[in-house]
Amino acid sequence: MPTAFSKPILPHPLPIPSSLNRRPIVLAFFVFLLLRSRTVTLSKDALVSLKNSLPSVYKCPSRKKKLNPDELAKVLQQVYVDEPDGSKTLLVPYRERVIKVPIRPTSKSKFVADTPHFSLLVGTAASKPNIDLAFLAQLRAILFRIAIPSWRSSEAGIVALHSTFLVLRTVLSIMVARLDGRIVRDIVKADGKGFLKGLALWFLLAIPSSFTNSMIRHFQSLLALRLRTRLTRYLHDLYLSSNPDLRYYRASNYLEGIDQYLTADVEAWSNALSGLYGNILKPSLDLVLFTSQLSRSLGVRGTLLLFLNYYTTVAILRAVTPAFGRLAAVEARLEGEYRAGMGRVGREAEEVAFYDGGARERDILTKAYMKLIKHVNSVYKIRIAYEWTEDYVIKYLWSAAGYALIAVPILYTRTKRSLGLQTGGPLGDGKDEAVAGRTETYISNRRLLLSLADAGGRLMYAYKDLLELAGLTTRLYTLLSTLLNLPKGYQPLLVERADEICLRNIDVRIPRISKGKKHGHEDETKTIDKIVDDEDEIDVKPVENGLNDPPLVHDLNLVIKRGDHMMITGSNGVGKTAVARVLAGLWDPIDGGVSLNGEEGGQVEMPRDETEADAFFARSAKAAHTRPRPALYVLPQRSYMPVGSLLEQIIYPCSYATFIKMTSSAPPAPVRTSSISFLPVALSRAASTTTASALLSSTPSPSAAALQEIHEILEKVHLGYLIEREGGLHVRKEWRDVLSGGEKQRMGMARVLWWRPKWAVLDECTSAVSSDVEGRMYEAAKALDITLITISLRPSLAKYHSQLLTLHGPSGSEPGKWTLSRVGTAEERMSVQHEIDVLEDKLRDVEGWEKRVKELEAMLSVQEGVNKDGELDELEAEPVNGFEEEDMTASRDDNGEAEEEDHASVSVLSASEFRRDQEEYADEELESVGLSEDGFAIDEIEEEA
Ligand SMILES: Nc1ncnc2c1ncn2[C@@H]1O[C@H](COP(=O)(O)OP(=O)(O)OP(=O)(O)O)[C@@H](O)[C@H]1O
Repeated sequence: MPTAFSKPILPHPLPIPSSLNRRPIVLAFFVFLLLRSRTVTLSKDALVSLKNSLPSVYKCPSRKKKLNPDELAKVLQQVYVDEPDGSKTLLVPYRERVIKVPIRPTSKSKFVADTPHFSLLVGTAASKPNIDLAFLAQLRAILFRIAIPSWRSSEAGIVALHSTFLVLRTVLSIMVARLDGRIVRDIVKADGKGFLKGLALWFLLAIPSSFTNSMIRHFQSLLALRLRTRLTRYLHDLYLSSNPDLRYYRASNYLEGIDQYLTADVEAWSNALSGLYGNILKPSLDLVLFTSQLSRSLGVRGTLLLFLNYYTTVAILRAVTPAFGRLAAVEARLEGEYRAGMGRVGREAEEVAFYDGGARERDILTKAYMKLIKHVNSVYKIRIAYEWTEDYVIKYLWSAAGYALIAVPILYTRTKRSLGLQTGGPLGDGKDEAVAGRTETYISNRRLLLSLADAGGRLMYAYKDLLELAGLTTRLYTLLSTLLNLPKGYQPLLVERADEICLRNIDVRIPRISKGKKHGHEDETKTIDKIVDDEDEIDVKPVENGLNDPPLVHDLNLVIKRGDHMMITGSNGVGKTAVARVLAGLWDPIDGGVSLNGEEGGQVEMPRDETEADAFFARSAKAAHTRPRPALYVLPQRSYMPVGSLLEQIIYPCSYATFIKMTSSAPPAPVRTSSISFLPVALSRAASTTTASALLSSTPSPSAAALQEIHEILEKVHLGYLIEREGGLHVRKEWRDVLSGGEKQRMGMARVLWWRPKWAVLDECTSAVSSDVEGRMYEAAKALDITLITISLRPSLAKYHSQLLTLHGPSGSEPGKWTLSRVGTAEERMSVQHEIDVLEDKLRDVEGWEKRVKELEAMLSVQEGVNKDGELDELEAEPVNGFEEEDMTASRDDNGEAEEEDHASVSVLSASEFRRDQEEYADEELESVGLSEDGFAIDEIEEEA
């Protein structure tokens, strides 16, 4: 009795070994049992536990309780939850529920260990991605250092499951091919029973086959998602690094359109890789298994022909394949440029609207889009020829080869004889059997050959995908190697004396990239044809300061003691902000050192991340204030409003969770989590869950005193009205658009007052604030013992400072000079201020006096109308200075005789005499208001005399 997948019953069936025959059945049986046991025998509890244990992508959040918007907002106020094991969990809103995502930041030592594996790309490796050793090295570094760091990781588990299903599908394909042959054989033999059996098996086989297909697709998508998540988290930790690395600040000097690298490229790479894995593994496996199956029936010659067929195909396709890798890299860059342009318009919408620059922006964006489209179009055109050749070769050449290969054993070889095709042989049952057997062999082989052609086709497609992956891999590798190899940041140095900032022999220079080209700076006019031949080298070179340029500030030596407020002034572009950049460690303090000394003789800096914040706050818990005081806080010239609530605008960069930690009296209750033990560590780690109500009850609130302080600070900066107007401190809005320019600057001052740093650099950050409010804010800051370092062009701010640093800027090849002077004692500064106030008051009246002078001059111009003979000409009748003719006439009438005399005297005065009279009159008027004729205060002139 023939079984479904056993050898055909013919005298000379396809010679397939029995071991290969039984293995698929065992495998299929195992899968079936596995599925059956999963669905039937798992108890309800086990299912719930399994559901809880699955990674969040599998998980449907608890259906027990949905949170209302208020509860959700309350839970989400704390972005992180501290776990008992010391890690953190990110809370992510999802359909009125909260999903917890465990976060383990990448350690700095990991970055250090990874750096040697990501050396900077130079030469053709950077400019012409290809499938070569360089590509393999890049792929290995990304995969095994970051994306799949260990075989115990969840990604490795997914790859294993994915591979299992891929193998299973190949095995199932062979079984289907066999069964196909057997069904047709039974039809040819008119064996109804066998046919029905075969059909039943066909349906049975369809179950694992279709299930396998959907699982392959599922694991492919899941793998892409996991790879993307791994890379994104790694890149977030690397890119958004705190002082002194500040990679997000410095990387833009080396890579253009870095947001495209960090977002779209990572996604494209993950999708390409996970898709390619399936597209290469499965067809390769198919190729090996199908070839081995076929070779048994094709003989040596047939097998050789099969390999010749492979070789010819690969040779033809290699010859016609364009540089897909490079094309993909260029496309990604152009996409990035277009996307960045769109983002810029969205960000600067108001500024563009004020200028009515829509048309100009449209031109810029259209140009970027057309560049992209032109490129994509060219790629499509290139593909026509390639795909035509590919289709011709894969579909038709392979099919023809398939026919030929099947015919070889049947028509010409000894197999022909062995198949019982001797001419003149007996007819009847034996012949039927032989025909049926040949049909079965043919159908099975044909199906295998078709599958082989399909596998070959997919491998060829995969070659193209592989080239594209090479392009994306090069981009991703470039990003990683650039970030990992950025030159070191600049630390504040030296600790000598407590409580002072020392700048010693500093040259402030503009950092420049001195050699090489930025990545992404490719010739805009480069056409697709040139891409292949292009020998341009795009490499990253370390930053070097523009040592040939004269420094903005040369040999700067300063000591800023606590309480010794300093104002930095000088005209635009002389390097005032540059000094702040050196102080904050953003720019290199060439030659000298900056020391920022804390009270205990150690450096005191802002906490960089949550972990450091904890240590920072723990250190300061013993101090008098519960909240620590950072050493330096810089308020930049352009106001920055982060995403978050009104409260988070004030406490930036502190998070709400940290704010609560500092201000709540009781520690938050531990949050209950659950995990299951039978999954790999990586999977169960991702599986901790918390019910919504547990989260809600564990969400602590800030203390009343802390909130009171926030209210008081807002009052001090005259923003108290915002709380009521906007609906509370926890309202989240796009504050960048909601607040006016002056309000944003006041918010900046509120941050300074809340943080109470020891030194605060205020860079033109009150330029839009009225001077009375500005004064009160300065006094409030000083009352909190904050030493101010103000960068400003407004002399009126000098009174709040005791030192004045004036920068003169470089001139020609001369380096920038500086002068330091003391502003004087507080009384002196106040008396100077008094004088300034008096003069400012007087200057306010200047407008009125100028108006009066103009009136008088107009009156004079009337007298210019007296003719040479001393008589008034027609002009006299014109209304003068707003007086109507009737008024003048009336006044003459009222004055009677005297008026007559005046009139007569006017008529006899010469023009010059009249002018002199009028000037004397004007002088008297000016004198009466205390000004000389030049507009200067008379007292001052007399004093000078
Ligand atoms: N990243 C940079 N790359 C090149 N040049 C820069 C960079 N940053 C600043 N500069 C240049 O350095 C000089 C000093 O800049 P800085 O911002 O310190 O001026 P400033 O004195 O604060 O001027 P303002 O009063 O206008 O704010 C300017 O000429 C500026 O163009």
